[in-house]
Amino acid sequence: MRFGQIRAVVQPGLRRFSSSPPRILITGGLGQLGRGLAHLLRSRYGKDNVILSDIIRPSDDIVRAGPYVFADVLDFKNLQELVVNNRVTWLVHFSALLSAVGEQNVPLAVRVNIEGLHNVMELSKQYGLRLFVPSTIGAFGPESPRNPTPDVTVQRPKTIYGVSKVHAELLGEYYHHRFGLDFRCLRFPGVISYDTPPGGGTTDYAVQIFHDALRDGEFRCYLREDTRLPMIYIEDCLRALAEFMSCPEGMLRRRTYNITAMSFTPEEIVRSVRRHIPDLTVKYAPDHRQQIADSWPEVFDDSNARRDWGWQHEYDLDRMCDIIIHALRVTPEGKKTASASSF
Ligand SMILES: NC(=O)c1ccc[n+]([C@@H]2O[C@H](COP(=O)([O-])OP(=O)(O)OC[C@H]3O[C@@H](n4cnc5c(N)ncnc54)[C@H](O)[C@@H]3O)[C@@H](O)[C@H]2O)c1
Ligand SMILES: C[C@@H](O)[C@H](N)C(=O)O
Repeated sequence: MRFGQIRAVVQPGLRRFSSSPPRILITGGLGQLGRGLAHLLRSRYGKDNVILSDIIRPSDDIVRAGPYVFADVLDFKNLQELVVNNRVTWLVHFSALLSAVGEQNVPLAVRVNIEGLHNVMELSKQYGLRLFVPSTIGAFGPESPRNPTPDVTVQRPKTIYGVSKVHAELLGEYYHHRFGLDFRCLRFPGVISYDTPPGGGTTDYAVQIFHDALRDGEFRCYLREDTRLPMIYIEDCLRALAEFMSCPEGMLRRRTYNITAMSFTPEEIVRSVRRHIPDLTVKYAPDHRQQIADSWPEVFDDSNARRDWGWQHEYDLDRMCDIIIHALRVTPEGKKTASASSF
């Protein structure tokens, strides 16, 4: 039997009903990306059709905004109950330890990023769910071409985060091939937002700079000034996810795509921020994250996503800086979130 034939095997009675809106569960939903995604998907599919979950106690705002449940991705039975009781049809799996925090606690990163992934993969197969798992520029390593980095090339990452993401890509593609699982994966660059603190990545300096510049007029950067990394504004990132998830199968020529919007260095974002805060002073003090950044792509080749399903970014560096600085200046909430965060 050819592999193509095996793909057709999906358990009868478990297929999605394409005429009704999807019922979506987001794991790890209280991190940097989850709340914004819930907001976007609720505006498209209805408030009650998007269930946010995490292991963190939610704020009143989160509870008011729509359904929120406790879900530990290490607890398979609880995940089964959630999927069955809520008639879930799509799963967006955000739970993870990011690159820098993963290196501080490798056993926990293995559990959350790899065992957790096994659970959602098996769950999605069992119940015929469409599964989205984000990957990252961190799925590449020093042996990969760095400028540009194509979709298919050498992947030998040097962090547990990167290793777990390569594992996720390969396992998802295998489940698609072997069991017909509708697995979809985008490799995101560093995501930049201002109202939700990031979870401990290597690219987070590009979030922190806005808060420090506005609050103190000073910024201490843990990467060298010439460290070029691919980046994306959160609005583009979440829109890409929503578009990719709703894309007809026939448009997809692969299950894992690179996407990006821009590539810049600390020196270049400082220049852009100084258009608004000319007196900003900056000190460069590279730490352990420099080694991680030096092993990652500088420029991401996302031409396949642009060709196959029409991916287009809207925000470049200056436009993104203009929006974030304006928003933080006029929204006390943004400043409150920033000062409460520990990066
Ligand atoms: N933010 C970025 O720049 C970026 C870039 C590329 C890929 N990604 C990927 O996107 C996803 C979301 O990223 P993020 O920035 O929101 O991450 P984050 O670190 O901000 O949030 C991760 C969430 O996972 C939760 N979590 C941890 N252990 C859990 C468990 N056992 N069960 C359930 N939840 C658990 C945490 O409580 C946290 O809210 C991750 O998979 C990440 O790898 C993010
Ligand atoms: C790039 C991405 O995966 C995350 N922001 C990190 O730096 O770990």
